[in-house]
Amino acid sequence: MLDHHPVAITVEVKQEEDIKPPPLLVLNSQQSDILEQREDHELVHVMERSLSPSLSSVDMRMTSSPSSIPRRDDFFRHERGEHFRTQLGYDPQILQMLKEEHQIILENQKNFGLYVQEKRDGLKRRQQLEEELLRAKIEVEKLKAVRLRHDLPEFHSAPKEITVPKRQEEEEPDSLVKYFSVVWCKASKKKHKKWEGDAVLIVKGKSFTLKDLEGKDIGRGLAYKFKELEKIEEGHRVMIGGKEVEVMGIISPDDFNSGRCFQLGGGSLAISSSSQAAKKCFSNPFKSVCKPSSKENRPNGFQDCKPRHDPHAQNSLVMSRPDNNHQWMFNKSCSPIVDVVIDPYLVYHLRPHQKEGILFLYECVMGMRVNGRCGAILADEMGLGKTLQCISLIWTLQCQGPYGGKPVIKKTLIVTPGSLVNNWRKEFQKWLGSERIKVFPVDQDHKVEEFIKSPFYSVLIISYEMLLRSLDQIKNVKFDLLICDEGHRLKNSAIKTTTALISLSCEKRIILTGTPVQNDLQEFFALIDFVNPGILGSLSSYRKIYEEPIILSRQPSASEEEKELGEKRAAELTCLTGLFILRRTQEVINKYLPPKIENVVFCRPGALQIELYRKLLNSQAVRFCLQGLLGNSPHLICIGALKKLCNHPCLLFNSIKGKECSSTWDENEERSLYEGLVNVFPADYNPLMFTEEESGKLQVLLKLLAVIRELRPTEKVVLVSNYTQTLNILQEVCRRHGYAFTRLDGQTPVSQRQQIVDGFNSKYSSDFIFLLSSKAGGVGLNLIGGSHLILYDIDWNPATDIQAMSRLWRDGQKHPVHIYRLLTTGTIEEKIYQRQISKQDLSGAVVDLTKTSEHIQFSVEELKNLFTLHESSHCVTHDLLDCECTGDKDHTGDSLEKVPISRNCQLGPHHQKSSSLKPLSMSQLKQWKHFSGDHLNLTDPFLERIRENVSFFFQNITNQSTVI
Ligand SMILES: Nc1ncnc2c1ncn2[C@@H]1O[C@H](COP(=O)(O)OP(=O)(O)OP(=O)(O)O)[C@@H](O)[C@H]1O
Ligand SMILES: [Mg+2]
Repeated sequence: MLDHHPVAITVEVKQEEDIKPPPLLVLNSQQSDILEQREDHELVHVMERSLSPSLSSVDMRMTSSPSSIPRRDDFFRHERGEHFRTQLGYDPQILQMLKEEHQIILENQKNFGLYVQEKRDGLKRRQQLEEELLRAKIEVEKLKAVRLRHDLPEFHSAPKEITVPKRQEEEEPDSLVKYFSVVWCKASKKKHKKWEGDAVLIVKGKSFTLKDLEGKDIGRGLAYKFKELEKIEEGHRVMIGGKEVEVMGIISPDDFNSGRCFQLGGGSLAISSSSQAAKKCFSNPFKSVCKPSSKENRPNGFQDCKPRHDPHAQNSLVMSRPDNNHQWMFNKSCSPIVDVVIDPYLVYHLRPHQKEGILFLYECVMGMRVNGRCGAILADEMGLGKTLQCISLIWTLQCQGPYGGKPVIKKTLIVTPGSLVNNWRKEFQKWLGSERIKVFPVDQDHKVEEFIKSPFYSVLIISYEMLLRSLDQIKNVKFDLLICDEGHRLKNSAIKTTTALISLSCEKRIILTGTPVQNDLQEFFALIDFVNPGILGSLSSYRKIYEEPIILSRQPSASEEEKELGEKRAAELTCLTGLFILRRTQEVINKYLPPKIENVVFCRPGALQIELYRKLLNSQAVRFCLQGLLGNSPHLICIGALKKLCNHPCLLFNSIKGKECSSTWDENEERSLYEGLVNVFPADYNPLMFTEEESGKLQVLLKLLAVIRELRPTEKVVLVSNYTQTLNILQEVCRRHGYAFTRLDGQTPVSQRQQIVDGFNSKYSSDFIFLLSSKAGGVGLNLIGGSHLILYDIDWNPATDIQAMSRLWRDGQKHPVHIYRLLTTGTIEEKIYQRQISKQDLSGAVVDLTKTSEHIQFSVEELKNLFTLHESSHCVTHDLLDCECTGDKDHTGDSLEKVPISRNCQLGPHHQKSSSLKPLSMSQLKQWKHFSGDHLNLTDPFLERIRENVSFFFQNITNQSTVI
């Protein structure tokens, strides 16, 4: 989409009669608005939102001797369907200088205009001019935007009018489709029009449609003469629905289809020339090394500034140099350009993808990728070291800068979930020690006031909750860089946290998230708009230009034309935002990770479980559910009861007892579900004295813990459940068997969380088991101290389980990682698992952690399936795979068809890479090794030991040959 050729603008001078002496000078060709002319001899750039986003590089050049004085009409130029108007003026003193040096023909120094034209050459000349201007120490004082249409005199000659006949006489083809950029105003006889707005004119067959730059229809016309329509060109005027419209230029079908022609309105996008540098550098960041003292960067009168680290050293990581546009904008004091070099101390540890990530973040926050925008989204998958990439960036920007070496930032604000505040502090310490950078994590004992008072600290780390509480104080600090960890929570622009962060008015904003950000187009907009406000225009224009066509094109009923438009708009959106979003998948670090052995273990239910299960399915509540007779989601209560039963019957017993004496409507319903159940339990049943045999999964768990202890006495286990009550049972089991444990759940005070994690990760810790509530603590934690992960129950949302799994298999893990997912054979747990992995169900936004079973709609058919117990099957999931094996020997599905994992991305299939962290599909599961529990030769010693209670296994090994 982008044109990456450098483009030069030639500036010529022409006399113009009725312009006041404009004491102005163009210094910057990248401003997107017209800037007010100032009377007070300030140097101000005047240019309307002229430069199309398709120009990636625009430079300015001054001709020494213009060959011709342009005509009035020449003020309107059309390049690649975009028009621009420019009026430029000079400070008289500068003009005098330029006149002497460039022999500029000025017939009248007081009155003139300038004519600007794009050219693809002139680079050399531009550099000369820059140096001359730098020598003259010209400073741009103020840039202030006004709309050209309000006060720019008309320089063009009266355009030809189209006479629109009332009746059409000719037969014309309907196929004529043309697009024009236009300006419009209410119809009037005035010679000097006051144009009210820009618009896009669509000529289709015999009709006109006029759309404003937000994509809204603002006029329609019909029955024009085909010949007249065909003749429309630049300068023509047309009347449409009481509006006078003047054609400014042709828009190519491509620019229309992609939506580019609209962006000049709300969120004018000027793509910086550096974005090409960004792309080019990725393959080898080291190539961008430039000599710090090369003549090119040394304006006269400045002494050399040395880079902080040697850019020529082996393995040095040097950031991109600012291009000339950037220098025009940000190097107002004409400081020498100095290479920004990442501290070799850090580089030594960085993975290649992290080097790229740092370069990317640097270019984004420096405004080098998208002109004037300093936001970025780093959406690397979990465990790729987003923290280290940010720490490297902060450390670099805090000590260095490209202009005279002056640091770019002073203070950084890191906002993160409470459980990760201390993790950030630790990571700073891990990578930079405690001397280089002083970070201040806010907790109960360390209040924001302390940070404000002390000049000592440069980085404030605070939880989202605390941020809201301390907002007033935080607003008093000027932060230069804002990092929002697990920032997908900002996907709603209306929530307090987002508005609070926006109110801090820090320009350089980074969102970190391991969750894909493109699943929902509105949430996507909110994240984009947070990091780079206004870049996609207003929400309403975004909806019209992108969201509606894209969603429409995905409807089964969409026409070919709608499909094509939707796809192009989606591609354009991906392309625009791709400049400041970076996502890499787990594969990039696989080679640094030990093997991962994943097992899905189908555990036979205990006798009590089966009896209770049958009874539950026969209850009146379940029957009513299946007849669709009850409102108010009674199925959720039934599902909840079945899940509890799978975990342990005593959990169900507690619920039954709890509801016995209640009388509300809801609870009545629940009571009807439990009716007669208590009689199934032994008469003297005491839930506190639960036995392990009562639950199939618990039996497997205990055998598993025993064999791990025996075969790997130094290794540790992370035991995950979604329910606190289940964790209580697991904790009791640990106690009974003398397994030392630690526990982190929703109740654990935030201030203690890191301590608990550190304790477990420490090699001196005696804890064998880490009891983790996946919902409370999954996100962002590093639990590399453990090498066995047991998922005791299953969540509807695969993202919850994936989050938990990636806590162990991440950078720093020294042992092969064993993952065991326990499912009760034939029960609802298998159904949930199937739902997780079946393709059909991936069409929901299941990768979103915020989605729970309450968001899932079930048809009566699906409920029937959920509420069926398959007592005779070894593994219903295997039965569904259509696999011909009987499970009596190792078997790997022979179907070679590899179905790509798909995720519901509203932007379509663009740039989707495979990932080990995405939920797997049915056909992929078929590729896993699988065998029944009765299989004679189990080679895995852990599985061998638990087989007695297991009906079926699936196993997959990643990185089998990695040696760490
Ligand atoms: N280059 C590296 N060498 C060794 N260990 C590393 C490296 N980079 C990161 N790590 C370690 O990898 C672990 C994961 O890093 P980090 O927590 O930053 O991941 P993340 O991308 O933020 O993942 P999540 O999305 O889960 O929060 C940390 O323990 C970190 O110290
Ligand atoms: Mg993280």
